[in-house]
Amino acid sequence: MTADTIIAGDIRINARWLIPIEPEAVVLEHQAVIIQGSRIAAVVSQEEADRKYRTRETVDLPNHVAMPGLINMHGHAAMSLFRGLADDLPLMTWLNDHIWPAEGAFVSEQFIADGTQLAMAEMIRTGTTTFSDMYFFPEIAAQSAHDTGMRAQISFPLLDFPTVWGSGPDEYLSKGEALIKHWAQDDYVMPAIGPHAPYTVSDDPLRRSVQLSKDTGAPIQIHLHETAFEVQDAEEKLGQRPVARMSELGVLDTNTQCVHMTQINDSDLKAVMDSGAHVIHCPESNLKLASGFSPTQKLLDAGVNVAIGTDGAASNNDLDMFGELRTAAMVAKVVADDAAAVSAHQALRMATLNGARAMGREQDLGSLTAGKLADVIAIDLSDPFLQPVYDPASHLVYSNHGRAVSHSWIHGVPQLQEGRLTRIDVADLMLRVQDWQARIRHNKS
Ligand SMILES: CSC[C@H]1O[C@@H](n2cnc3c(O)ncnc32)[C@H](O)[C@@H]1O
Ligand SMILES: [Zn+2]
Repeated sequence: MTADTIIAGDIRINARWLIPIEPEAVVLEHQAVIIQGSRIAAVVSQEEADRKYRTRETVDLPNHVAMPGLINMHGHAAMSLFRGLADDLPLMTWLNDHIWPAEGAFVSEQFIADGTQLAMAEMIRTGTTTFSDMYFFPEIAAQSAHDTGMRAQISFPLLDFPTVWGSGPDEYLSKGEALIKHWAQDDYVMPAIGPHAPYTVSDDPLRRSVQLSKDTGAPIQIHLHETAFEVQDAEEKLGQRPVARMSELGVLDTNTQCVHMTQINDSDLKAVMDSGAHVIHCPESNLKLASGFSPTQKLLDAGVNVAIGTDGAASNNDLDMFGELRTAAMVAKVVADDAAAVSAHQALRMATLNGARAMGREQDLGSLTAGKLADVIAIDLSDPFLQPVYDPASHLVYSNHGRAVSHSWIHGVPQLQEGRLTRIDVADLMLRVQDWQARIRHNKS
């Protein structure tokens, strides 16, 4: 018998349980994840790791589950500074009477820098390693994500009317093109195109978005069929449902992420299915704004890729993806009238691999697989609220709330160690957040 060759690595994570997500929905025991640089070199039994690998550092996680970092596929990160500002309202009243006026008054480059950092602190603390953002001053959000070392899809906003970020479609598109060019090769930032919604973007800028997506490969993310009002209003004014209009304009495509989709008739389902577009399900925002329910299991059964997002903290009102998963799994059962709809393993897959697939990054992200980027989290199951343990996957979805996340590595770099953020100065951030709170509360910019 020949001795095993010893392979060098940077970090070895020894986990009591491990959920790789692929190739199958399993919980493995006593596994080791070997990280070399920014990538996963191997996922092997601890015995095999002892024989084959020598690493600079070993992290022992004896009561923990290791899994791929969560991918929050939709949000408006800096809106964390508007958390709790306007509650208990339906979407259009919330936007027209509260949020859009507040954005006009307060959103600036510094607001985006501070609000995005607040959002990243919450997301990393609760297990998210990649987030998708659609908000103003995307160049500032991109720089914040890059500087912190958090992975982010950053969509530039596109609307028919002027906002704090520009005068209209021409300016948004030219700034957006520059954003795509600047960040195209970055390790952390994935630029994208964010036409806000069918009711705020007319046909011409939508066509130009499609062309830009085809020219650059950047995905499109759009709010679509969020409420019954959106669909009825479009039918009355344009004689067409928004999904049919998006289909005609070429917006529905394999590189497009449709956010919300609470209103789906048979022809909508067929259009989404045939196009290969992805659906981003944000159940808590849909519940809070009373927008409706997306039929998750029906979409999955039809072969549609469904990923999960929190939406912004002003309509959720947190960015905890584990909480979102619990809601997604629970709501799916009622909507399908089937307790077997969206199992714990399916929910975990939606929040990881399906998110990676929606961004076209399945080769690199979304599972603990040798060769993929080392975005890894660990959840400590030793707290009373997670005991006893029969099935760790069940606990992650049905009992956990993000507060048990103890460790996170993004791109092989530690971001959370024993529950403490390593790359964000929380005390300093809190001072800036308190300053914003005072300014917003007293309504002065
Ligand atoms: C163009 S930047 C994003 C824009 O979207 C607003 N927004 C936040 N949440 C929602 C939602 O659920 N539906 C539609 N629009 C939303 C946000 O306030 C920005 O103005
Ligand atoms: Zn949104």
